Amino acid sequence: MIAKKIVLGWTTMSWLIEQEPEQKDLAARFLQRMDSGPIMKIPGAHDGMAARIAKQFEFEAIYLSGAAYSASRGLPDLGLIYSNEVADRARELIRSSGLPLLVDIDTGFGGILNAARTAKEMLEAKVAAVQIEDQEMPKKCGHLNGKRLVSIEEMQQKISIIKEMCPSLVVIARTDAKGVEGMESAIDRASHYMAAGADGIFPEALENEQEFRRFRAAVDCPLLANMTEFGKTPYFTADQFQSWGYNMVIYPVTSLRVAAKAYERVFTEISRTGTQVQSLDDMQTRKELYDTIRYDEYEKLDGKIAQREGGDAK
Ligand SMILES: C[C@](O)(C(=O)O)[C@H](CC(=O)O)C(=O)O
Repeated sequence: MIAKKIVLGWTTMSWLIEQEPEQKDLAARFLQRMDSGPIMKIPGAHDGMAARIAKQFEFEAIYLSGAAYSASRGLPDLGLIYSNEVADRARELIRSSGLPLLVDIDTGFGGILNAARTAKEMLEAKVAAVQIEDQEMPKKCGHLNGKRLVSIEEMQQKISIIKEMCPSLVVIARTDAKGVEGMESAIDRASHYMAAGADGIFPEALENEQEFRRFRAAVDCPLLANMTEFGKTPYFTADQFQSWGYNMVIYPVTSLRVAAKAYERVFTEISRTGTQVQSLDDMQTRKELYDTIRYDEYEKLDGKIAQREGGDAK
């Protein structure tokens, strides 16, 4: 009897302390925010800790970047990862934050059926929204040269199969056409992707204000801007994107880049001096770390279990 109570208690608690929303609720929140209100600032979170900190700072949604995910595994962003691996990381981010998550699913990791499989895995991981791009495999970072595109028809089929199989999954269709075929083609592709059921459009690698405004004037649906670092897009603020009519802005690789630079700094210090003391001010303290992951509450939970096992069922 006691054992049963404990099991029921666990099922109502997500990862392990907080109540985790359902996929449909997370997707509805994302959709509602991308359709209305001020621009949604969506930071990339490459791991569970980054996701928890994004939540502390009250971001309404987070982004799982293909580039950051790949780099976190020591790999380049060249389509070397698989859908199930990305779904596992996505699940970790949702469990640790309970936030709506937009996942970069690259090309859908292959052809049309692969895109369908990917979408199903994302749905099962409780992902709110996916971003799928119209590049050919092997894909490249959108801010590099030498990209190749799939046909409009193939991309439309990918979008429509995702919407058919996973209607509650929000789909942001990314077009890489601006850098390959030019602005008019990017606009044309966007209208075909919307016709296939995309909920929003991500025009990749626009290079100036005029291009952002031109795209907005021609495309009537929620739009996402990509404020990645060291790319083709100059540094604009969220307010600027908002004033040009954009609904969302992602900062896809920022968390990984700052973390990697911080490792570089402290590893240099340790290798040169044999101590990390000069870097202590740049670190989360033990308390800050434990507060972020709610360590105390896990201990309390553990205490309760120990008590119950000892015979106290309260
Ligand atoms: C958005 C992006 O696809 C990503 O993987 O995060 C990349 C970001 C980057 O490489 O800076 C992109 O192609 O823009």
